Amino acid sequence: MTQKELSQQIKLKKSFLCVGLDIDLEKIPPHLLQEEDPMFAFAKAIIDTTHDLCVAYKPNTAFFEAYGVKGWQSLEKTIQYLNKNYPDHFTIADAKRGDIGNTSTRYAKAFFEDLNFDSVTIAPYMGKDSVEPFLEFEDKFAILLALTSNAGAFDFQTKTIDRLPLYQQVLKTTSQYKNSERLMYVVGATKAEYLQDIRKIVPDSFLLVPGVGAQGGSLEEVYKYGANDQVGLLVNSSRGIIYASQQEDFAEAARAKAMQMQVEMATLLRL
Ligand SMILES: O=c1ccn([C@@H]2O[C@H](COP(=O)(O)O)[C@@H](O)[C@H]2O)c(=O)[nH]1
Repeated sequence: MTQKELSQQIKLKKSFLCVGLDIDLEKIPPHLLQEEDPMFAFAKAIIDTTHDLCVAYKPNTAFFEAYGVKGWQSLEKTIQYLNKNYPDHFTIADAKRGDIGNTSTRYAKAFFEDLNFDSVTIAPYMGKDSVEPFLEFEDKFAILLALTSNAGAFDFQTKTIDRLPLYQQVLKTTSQYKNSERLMYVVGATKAEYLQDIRKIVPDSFLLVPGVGAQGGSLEEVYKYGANDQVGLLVNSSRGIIYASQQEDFAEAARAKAMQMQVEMATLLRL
């Protein structure tokens, strides 16, 4: 998918919602545990009931990897289901990868060629030669961790290096990488007040913003400080949507939560 197509979907659906698939077998409704593949059954039900309200899905690979081969197969089935049935949705493998060049190339092949995700999240810490292999794939995106939503973000990301906070160095430096038009950035909703400064450095880049819902970030503030003229935002909510109910009505409850966010987004988009 291209950035232009993603922006068109946002306008069409009046939504910049990304539904996070952080599927925890201890939290899904107990009746699903009788299914042959409970993780996929849960993912499918959530996707089928929320697809018209969101523009992106973000399976967090840790939740699948935790179950070994079976978990990876559930991830494979989930992305295949999305690509076959909902090809207009932007897909994000939240895997937070990045390594020396030849290893990054293997990660990129795994997520872009084998699994056919549109994007993968990357830790920028190892620098240019660890990121650029992900940028060699046409219409695929590397989403770099810039300023994360967790408290530990203040350990390193806001520390000053050469008169700039590290997260700003990440934005500036990576904007010069080869094929940098294939970069997007993660900025936590819990740090919405930083978005104005971030937009001065990367005015046109898409930002993936986790941290609304369960982590307490404000959608309104994210939009106010982070939107550009094409919107340029994907706001993620995982637990707040997918675990709205842990009973048999879980899919309808997830839809109601997703709709609440979409309605709020549509209102913001009209302002
Ligand atoms: O800075 C970051 C980067 C990634 N995440 C991920 O997003 C979701 C958030 O889940 P919620 O349940 O909506 O809190 C999860 O997969 C995180 O690993 C993040 O939260 N912050």
